[in-house]
Amino acid sequence: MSFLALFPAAMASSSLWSSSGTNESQGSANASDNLQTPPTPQLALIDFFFPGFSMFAGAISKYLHIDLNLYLPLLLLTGVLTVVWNYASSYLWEQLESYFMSVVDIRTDDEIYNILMAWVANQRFSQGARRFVVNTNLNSRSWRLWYFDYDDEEEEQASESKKKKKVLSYTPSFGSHYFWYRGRLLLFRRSSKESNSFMLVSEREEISISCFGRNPWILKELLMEARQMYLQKDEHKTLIYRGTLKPGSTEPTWQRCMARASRPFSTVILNEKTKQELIDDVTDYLRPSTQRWYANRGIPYRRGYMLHGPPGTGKSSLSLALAGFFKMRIYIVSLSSITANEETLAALFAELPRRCVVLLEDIDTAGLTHTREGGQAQSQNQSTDDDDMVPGQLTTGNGNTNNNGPTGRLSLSGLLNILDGVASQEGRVLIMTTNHRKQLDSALIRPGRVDMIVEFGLADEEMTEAIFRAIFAHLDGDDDNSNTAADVPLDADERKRLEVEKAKVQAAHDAKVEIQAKAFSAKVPTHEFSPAELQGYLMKYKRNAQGAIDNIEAFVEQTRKDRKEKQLKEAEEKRKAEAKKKEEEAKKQAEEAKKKEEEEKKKDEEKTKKAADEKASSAPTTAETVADDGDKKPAKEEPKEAKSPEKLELKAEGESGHEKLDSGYVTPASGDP
Ligand SMILES: Nc1ncnc2c1ncn2[C@@H]1O[C@H](COP(=O)(O)OP(=O)(O)OP(=O)(O)O)[C@@H](O)[C@H]1O
Repeated sequence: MSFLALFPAAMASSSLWSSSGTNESQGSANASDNLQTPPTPQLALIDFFFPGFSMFAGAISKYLHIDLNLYLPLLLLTGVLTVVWNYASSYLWEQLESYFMSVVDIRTDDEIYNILMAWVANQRFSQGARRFVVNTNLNSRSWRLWYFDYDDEEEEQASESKKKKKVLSYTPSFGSHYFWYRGRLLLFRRSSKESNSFMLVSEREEISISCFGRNPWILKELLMEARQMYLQKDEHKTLIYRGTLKPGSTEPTWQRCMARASRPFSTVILNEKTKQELIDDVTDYLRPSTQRWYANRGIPYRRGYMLHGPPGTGKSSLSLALAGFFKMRIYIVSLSSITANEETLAALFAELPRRCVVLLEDIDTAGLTHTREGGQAQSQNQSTDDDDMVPGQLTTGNGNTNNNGPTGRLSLSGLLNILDGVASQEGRVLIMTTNHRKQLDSALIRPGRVDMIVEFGLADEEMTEAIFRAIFAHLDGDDDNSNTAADVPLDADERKRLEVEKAKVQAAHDAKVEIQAKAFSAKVPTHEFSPAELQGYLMKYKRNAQGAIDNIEAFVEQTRKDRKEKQLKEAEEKRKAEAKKKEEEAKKQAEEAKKKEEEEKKKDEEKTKKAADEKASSAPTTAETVADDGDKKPAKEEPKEAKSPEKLELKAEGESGHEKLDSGYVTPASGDP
């Protein structure tokens, strides 16, 4: 009864059906009986399992003359079985999964997500899925991995071949998807977590792959294959990671910022001998036998390089080329960034993989240019200056890591601890870059920390020619192939003739560029411009070599003028800043002097008041005594007089000989000559 009471609507509709249905099917004789029939509990139950069923059955009965009442127990049974199956199946599936299946869960905030999804997108079951997700970028949307890591090269190729359209990737949508892999039936499941609803749907997704059987080897093989495929994709690229803080937190992390086509070593303009020495040194260091050699001798397996020179001379370019040449990932931290403090750096270094290139940029920044030995004194001298520093700015290396604890700034000793402390990762190639090598502490660049120093300079004649050649030489892929006759079938002779002709044109072009390079470098003053500056200028004339030669003198003049103006401006700004500082200091000093004067004045006043109070406290006793001595003046008037310090003083003087006043003047005692 209580169940029926819960469904009054069902009851009402079932009674309605009962009356109308029976009227139609059994004739008027039974009509009155049926109208009296109370609604059956089964009907209410049926309405619970199949909402609206009573209405439907009423209609069937009315128009088709079929009494569904007869099938009520059957329908009821079906409903119950459905509900039971719903609960039982999920329970059974859970049991099956935990006892007879192997499952791998994929974290969306780990790079494995990108690896697996790239693999999944290439599978037939993905392409055949009826409900799927389409993406232009398959990478995880998790804040840890979502770095706008657009595949530049892939996109570039796609843009040429597919008329500037992004490549679309299809992956199965939420739900379970079965597929065959190496003869085994596997299950790919993609679902959405309900919690953390503030996150985007794509951030909340959960992914797993399951196989039947208790041995998960097939899943591991699948993951290995996916990783292999992923690495192949990046084979000719240099993966660049940058040390940064997680969004909205102070936790440091490495962000993959891009995958760049590896830069050939030949494109970095540097003394060939130095380049070769660097390559040989790194090659030797990375040999497995070298690692054993280090281990046998108890020497930490690390290698450090220092690249120094003015800005825009190729230090970062060489580091990237090196990472690309040895197929290693490059992890970049700029010590001038506000996130660079000892804690964040230590955390970042602890996360480094075993074999990688670490690029510490701007090692000359702030405090690290000071010597460790003189740090203590400097830190004291600079304590006032430190107040003006911005958070995260580097401090002087004072050899005391505790000093930078609360402020979170990086000291030299802190950096040294990170570079070769106990927790420091072995096996990495450390590259430090600086614009001011001479200012660096010798401790930072001692052998063991820095094993090779490479100097970069402003462009000399040879470098200027090399930069010119690099810009104007004809390289493979420079041509716009869209309108070539490459697709036109040619016979062997014709092909050969075209190739010879092409080689001739190429040789003539190279010879011309060679002459132009010499003409160009003759007009550029040596050791005055950085390769970056010259490259920037030449880029403006990339299809007009002669124009670059004709206008270089004007560029030189203009640059000199700009530099002079900039220097003057900087000097003026510096002068103004110094004058302002001096003015502020003078103002501060004047304020301090005024404050001091006021304090002294206040002190004097207090002293006078105190003396007066002391005298005032002794005055009433005298008055009382005088009153007692027979003076008929009323005693209550005495305190009035005592309130006047002058009067009190005079009174006191009359009684106790003489006293020294605050002014220092000594009054003679009454009766004295
Ligand atoms: N020696 C060089 N060889 C080839 N290209 C160079 C060289 N020097 C500079 N360039 C070009 O100039 C640009 C800037 O160079 P890069 O970033 O390597 O200089 P940098 O020395 O690291 O500068 P900074 O000290 O400011 O970081 C790059 O585009 C690079 O191609």
